[in-house]
Amino acid sequence: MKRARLIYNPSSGREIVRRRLPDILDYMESAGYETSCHATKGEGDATEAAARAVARGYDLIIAAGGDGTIYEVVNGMAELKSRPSLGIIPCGTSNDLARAVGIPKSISRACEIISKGKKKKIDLGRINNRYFINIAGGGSLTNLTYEVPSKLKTMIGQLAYYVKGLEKLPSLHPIRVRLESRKEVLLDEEIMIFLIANSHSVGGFDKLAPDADLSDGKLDVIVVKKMNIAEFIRLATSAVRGEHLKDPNILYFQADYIKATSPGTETVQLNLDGELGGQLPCVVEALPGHIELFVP
Ligand SMILES: Nc1ncnc2c1ncn2[C@@H]1O[C@H](COP(=O)(O)OP(=O)(O)OP(=O)(O)O)[C@@H](O)[C@H]1O
Repeated sequence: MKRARLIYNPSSGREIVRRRLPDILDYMESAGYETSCHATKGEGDATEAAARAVARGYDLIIAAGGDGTIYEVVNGMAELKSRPSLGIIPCGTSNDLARAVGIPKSISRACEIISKGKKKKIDLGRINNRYFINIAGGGSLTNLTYEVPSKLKTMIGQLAYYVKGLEKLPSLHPIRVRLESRKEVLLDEEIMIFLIANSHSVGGFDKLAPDADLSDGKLDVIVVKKMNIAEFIRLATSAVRGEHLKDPNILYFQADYIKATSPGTETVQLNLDGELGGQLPCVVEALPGHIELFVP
């Protein structure tokens, strides 16, 4: 029998994963995997658990939780030479990665996808000494995701992000950022936000980076230039319909390398897959086909 390590976050989303553990173990047993579990205890624990699972030679790692849990698991695997395949059971609040690859929120369907064994190599983004699988961002509102209390997400789900977003609107302000390719300066001005997306499903928006493809070896960069709060709200509304790219204040391009610095005095924090991920300056690179993911 093959061996699988299930790393689950009991606090993710509506906190259902713990109750469904017997079902998950049952599914995996029928699929031919002897499965052991690790419940995460807090920040960084999933990263350590994933690194240990790789060292112990598991054939498969399953991350059960939200995008933050998958981010931590990926960070535990990404540096290591022989990486087992990754299965995901989406139990978080927005589940951006799962939506991007078409893994439904049903635990039984997610297990079935793993048990069928179809895999796809997907890219990762490396940013300084960390990795992201879905998105890296900086600027206005990007601190929102890690400021929403876990309990609020448990109670009202995705709505918690919108409530927090409204609360933070008055604090929106531009920051000066410089983006460079390997050859030239692409932008050096005040902007509201920059996002570097690996998948097209980001922050609950399905069409934010419509051309983003997890397996194209490229990252999709979206920059929202300086604007006032009313314009920003209008743009966010059009982003729900995927119509934001027509806006002249948006810069959208693909790259496999980006250097981002902050020439101003303000510290610009980075958000990686919804988690706090250091600050500017940073160098971002696409790592083609770095992780093998179970897909529908
Ligand atoms: N036992 C735990 N109790 C509280 N927080 C935890 C625990 N284990 C991990 N965490 C934290 O949970 C966060 C990740 O949550 P996760 O992304 O899985 O769920 P979510 O926030 O509900 O969903 P999403 O990211 O899809 O919106 C990380 O910041 C991690 O440090």
